[in-house]
Amino acid sequence: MALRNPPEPLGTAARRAALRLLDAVLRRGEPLEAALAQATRALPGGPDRGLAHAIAAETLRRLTDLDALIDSATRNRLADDVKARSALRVALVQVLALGTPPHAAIATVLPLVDGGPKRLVHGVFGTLVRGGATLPELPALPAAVAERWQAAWGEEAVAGAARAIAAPPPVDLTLRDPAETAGWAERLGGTSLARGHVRLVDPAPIAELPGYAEGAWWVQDLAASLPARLLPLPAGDVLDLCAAPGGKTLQLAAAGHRVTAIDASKSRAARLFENRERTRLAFDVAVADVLDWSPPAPADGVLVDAPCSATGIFRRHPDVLYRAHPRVVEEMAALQTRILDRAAAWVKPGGTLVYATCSLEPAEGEEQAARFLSDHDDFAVAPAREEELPAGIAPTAEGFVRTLPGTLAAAGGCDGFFIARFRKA
Ligand SMILES: C[S@@+](CC[C@H](N)C(=O)[O-])C[C@H]1O[C@@H](n2cnc3c(N)ncnc32)[C@H](O)[C@@H]1O
Repeated sequence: MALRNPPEPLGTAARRAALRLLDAVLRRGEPLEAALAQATRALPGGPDRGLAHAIAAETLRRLTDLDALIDSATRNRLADDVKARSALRVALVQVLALGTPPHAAIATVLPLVDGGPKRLVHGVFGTLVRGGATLPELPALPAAVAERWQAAWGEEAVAGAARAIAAPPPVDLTLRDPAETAGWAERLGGTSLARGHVRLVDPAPIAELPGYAEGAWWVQDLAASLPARLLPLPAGDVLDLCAAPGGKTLQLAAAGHRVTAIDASKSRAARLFENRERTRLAFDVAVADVLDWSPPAPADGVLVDAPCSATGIFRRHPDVLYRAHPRVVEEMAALQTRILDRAAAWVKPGGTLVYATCSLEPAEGEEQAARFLSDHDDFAVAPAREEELPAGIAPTAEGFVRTLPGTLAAAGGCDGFFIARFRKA
């Protein structure tokens, strides 16, 4: 009779998927959300997938501190990409941050290093847990990111980022009808930081909240709602060049603009169509690469919510902290230059161009805006005005909008964004 291996402890498959997710992010530079379907495809159901995602996301939030603990308990430093280190990260984060009992955490992780350094993993885990290891209250950022942000924004922003990683972010909604702000805030049990905005803390599942089915609002961070607010009224023709999934398109359409939304990604554009159907707002959609596409005529307003390193959304997507290498930032900034230079020609004389990124890298913000102005002398900054922004967010000396970790911290913070508004002569 053939000998069979004993069955794996229940829950091992979810930990294996978590390990795959970490590998996708840390070794292959893939976004965590994009890697999810492939890494969890062997899992039977939603709860297991949710667990794998939660373990991987929490590991990324705590990676620097977990690695410091592992290094403190190993004589020879484990290389960053060896399986033993990944397995230890996954076992430790469960005990130290997710409340999993130690025996369950290690029993479900050891099979992942089968045929490898099981004893080492078991030994290091045991030493740390028995020794009462804890994670610091405020997570440490990856050294390269901390250094970059310290140089660009100073110590307070780095400390603000650590505080932001430690607490789950609130959920922000943008309302289809800003005149109903007070009513929706009351109905949903939220607070409002700006007209057309409601903030919820730890809400029920989104699709179950009142107003979702009829498209009375959509989820969008407060900072992400600012670029569309800067396109001036009265309503005009607006091109939203990098539009999907459509948070800003919906805002522009709700404000009465005649919007054409363009996005190169078919799968992301599908979300534009879904959102259009749910909200019953009217706008045109073109699935096209704006580097090839051209509009039939110039527009009163053009919004470039450009593809970027996305480091400003690290609270909900901690993987960006490990994927936004300087090379990626450079490539994204170069793409933004190409998109902006094409967009400039599509603005009517007297029209408005808004450039925005959810990035905390000056190359994808202040430096790009300065470059644009020096290459396009028919454009000037149309400074953002204080009354166009929520209380607590002031325009910069140049008239731009820059939100940082620490902005609106007392109210739950917001994503990191850069926004510039230009007017064509
Ligand atoms: C920051 S996201 C846009 C978010 C969107 N504006 C919103 O508010 O929901 C950037 C978008 O640019 C799109 N994109 C990237 N390169 C593009 C290109 N060359 N042409 C058109 N769209 C592009 C991506 O598919 C992505 O959906």
